[in-house]
Amino acid sequence: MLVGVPKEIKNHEYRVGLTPEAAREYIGAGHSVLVETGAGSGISKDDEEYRAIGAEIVDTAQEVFARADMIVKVKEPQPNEWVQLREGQILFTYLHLAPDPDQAKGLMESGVSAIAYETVTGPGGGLPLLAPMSEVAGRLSIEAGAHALRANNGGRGTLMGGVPGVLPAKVVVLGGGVVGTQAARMAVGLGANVEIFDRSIPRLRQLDEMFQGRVATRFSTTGTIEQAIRDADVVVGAVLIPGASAPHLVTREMLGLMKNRSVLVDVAIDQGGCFETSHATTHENPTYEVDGIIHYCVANMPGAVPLTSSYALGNATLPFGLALANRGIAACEEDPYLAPGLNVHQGRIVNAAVAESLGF
Ligand SMILES: NC(=O)C1=CN([C@@H]2O[C@H](COP(=O)(O)OP(=O)(O)OC[C@H]3O[C@@H](n4cnc5c(N)ncnc54)[C@H](O)[C@@H]3O)[C@@H](O)[C@H]2O)C=CC1
Ligand SMILES: CC(=O)C(=O)O
Ligand SMILES: [Mg+2]
Repeated sequence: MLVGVPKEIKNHEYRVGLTPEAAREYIGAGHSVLVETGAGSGISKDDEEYRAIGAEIVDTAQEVFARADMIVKVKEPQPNEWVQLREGQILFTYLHLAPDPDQAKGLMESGVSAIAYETVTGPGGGLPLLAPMSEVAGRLSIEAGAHALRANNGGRGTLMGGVPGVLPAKVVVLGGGVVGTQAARMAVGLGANVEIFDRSIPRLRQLDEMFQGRVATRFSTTGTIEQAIRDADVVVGAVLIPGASAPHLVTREMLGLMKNRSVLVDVAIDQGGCFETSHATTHENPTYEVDGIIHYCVANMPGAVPLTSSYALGNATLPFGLALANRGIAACEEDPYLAPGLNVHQGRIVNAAVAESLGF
């Protein structure tokens, strides 16, 4: 199969769909790899490194889209990319279709078979192609929150860990999955006072065990969230209902309970966000303010650390990508974990949760 890698074009997105090392694995398995010139520049991998492992470099994304049997990307295709996709072609990337009907329609009209990283499952029931980027985003969320808390950035002026004699910041993490756990780890590491919320009692038990009393666990209801956000300095949104839009756990009215110039970091923004007042922002302009509360809602947080992220993502996607390259779309029929990854096929949304969320 001819596997194509266009350069990412989302705002400040520096990751690449295939690192030279990953491309080499495809070539080793008998496939050919076509790379747009400069696709690896965000991770300091030049065209020569791709050529050295046997990839072909082409000048334009158009040529990659026109010739490749399968496109491997990182972020969802942008409008000028949808129109270049076609029937019989496979697209393997993050899609996050539930909150994005325009993209869903664009992909349906193109006829492409699109597999979304974020809905591929694993034997343990987790989301193995989302997990590595959730680990990155969870860890970054605390850096983002700490940065936004500084007065020169518009925040309250609280130091995460406090100092002897002065209380540390209070961090509330909504959702105790991959993002939430990594956020809690970083916040604990900086010395913050941390509370983590989930609806799953087994998960809260695991978290309680994991943090050995250093993090308080709480069952997530509107009432408990209202209590917790009153004295929070940073609230991290890290919930996920796979394939669906995120529930709005903090409404605009609830912002009135919060301390002036405290910070919301909505990592769940790629699924529409779990704060009512969230809208997606970019690395260029990551924050905005509503009712005195700073919002950070960057939808591609891992793009800011592309070296770590491209390798972490590539490690996880490689076996599934190779299966698709080897067997084509039939790989989805053969692998029960890859099957839910198929979101769009023959002009239809074929993942039930995604279709339901879109109202299709
Ligand atoms: N903005 C960005 O750059 C990135 C965003 N993400 C997003 O972060 C979100 C979280 O991802 P993961 O941690 O991997 O998901 P996960 O599935 O590991 O964890 C989600 C957790 O939310 C919990 N949950 C569901 N409803 C809840 C509620 N009402 N209250 C409290 N907890 C609730 C679930 O029980 C689960 O433990 C996803 O939307 C994902 O797409 C992930 C990576 C990068
Ligand atoms: C998960 C996701 O949307 C990202 O890594 O950008
Ligand atoms: Mg929303």
